[in-house]
Amino acid sequence: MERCSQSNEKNDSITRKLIVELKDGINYLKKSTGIVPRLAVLQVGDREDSNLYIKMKENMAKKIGVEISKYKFNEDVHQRKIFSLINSLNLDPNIHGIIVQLPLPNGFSEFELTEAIDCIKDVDGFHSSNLTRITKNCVFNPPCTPSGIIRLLSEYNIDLEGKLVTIVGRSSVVGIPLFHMLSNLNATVTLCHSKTRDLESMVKMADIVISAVGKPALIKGHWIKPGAIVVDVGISYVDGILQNARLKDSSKKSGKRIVGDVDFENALKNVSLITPVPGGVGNH
Ligand SMILES: NC(=O)C1=CN([C@@H]2O[C@H](COP(=O)(O)OP(=O)(O)OC[C@H]3O[C@@H](n4cnc5c(N)ncnc54)[C@H](OP(=O)(O)O)[C@@H]3O)[C@@H](O)[C@H]2O)C=CC1
Ligand SMILES: Nc1nc(=O)c2c([nH]1)NC[C@@H]1CN(c3ccc(C(=O)N[C@@H](CCC(=O)O)C(=O)O)cc3)C=[N+]21
Repeated sequence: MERCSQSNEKNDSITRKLIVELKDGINYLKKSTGIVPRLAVLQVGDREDSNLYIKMKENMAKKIGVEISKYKFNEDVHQRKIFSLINSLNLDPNIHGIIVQLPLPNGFSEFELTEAIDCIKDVDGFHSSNLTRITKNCVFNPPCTPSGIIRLLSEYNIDLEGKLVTIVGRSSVVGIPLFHMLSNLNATVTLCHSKTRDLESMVKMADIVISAVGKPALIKGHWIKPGAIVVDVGISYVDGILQNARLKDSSKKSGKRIVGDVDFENALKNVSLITPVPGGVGNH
């Protein structure tokens, strides 16, 4: 996070610290038990963004010592075949985590497929029993993006107790689990979505704004309360000249620019801290 658009050293040091933490933990697991953690990643179709996110997972897995098994299906595969793969991965003692990369092509049921994953191996935390467990504060695997956001806030020593948090976006990947996780940490949370009547007021009252929508400049800079903290989770690819040195090679190739949901330059005038896009929430 940053106060201005220059230095991002603290973010990079948090990333490095997390990598060391994970690598050490995995090394210890390997030495003490002989277990080599292995993640199965299932993909249906060939979306460019999914390919990129899977590549990022592979890169991070390599860095921390996790093995990955990839399973890629054509869009014309029968859903039955994916169910049977999930069933065998559930039973395979050498597979410790399973991810079905979302979104799925039309005709596939996101709910049924993520529900088929053994909830202990559900590293994304999308299984309904994991979502229910979140509400009771005893989840097996907290979902990755909400956990990352909470960890990021805690690395900046931001106390959540009693804070007014406005979340924009109510997907089961980000908004809904985050709503419960922040409530469990004693924040007062407002969850907004596309039918929210007065988004501006909901954002204006917040001590912390977290936006996960995927619409550029949805959150106007002047909506941000002076001194508020902004976490911009949204990712949109827009045409444009590359102005930002932090942009990744993947975006350079396609000639696209990645932007968040928040009007960053104007928000900077009001925020005490804000996450940039790219380089904020997500992979590094
Ligand atoms: N940086 C990271 O690590 C990650 C980034 N992302 C990014 O976050 C964004 C959201 O992802 P995801 O949660 O999967 O998206 P979804 O499309 O599943 O959900 C989008 C949410 O935004 C709401 N919404 C849409 N339009 C508006 C509007 N005008 N005002 C208020 N709310 C609105 C929708 O409301 P409704 O429910 O009413 O339809 C919905 O709840 C995407 O850009 C995605 O790429 C996602 C995961 C990780
Ligand atoms: N089963 C499943 N699990 C997921 O976790 C999942 C998913 N499906 N479907 C799609 C969303 C989206 N998502 C992102 C993760 C990292 C970045 C990220 O790190 N972005 C970089 C930019 C990457 C780039 O160069 O384009 C950044 O913000 O710096 C973005 C998006 C995970 N998702």
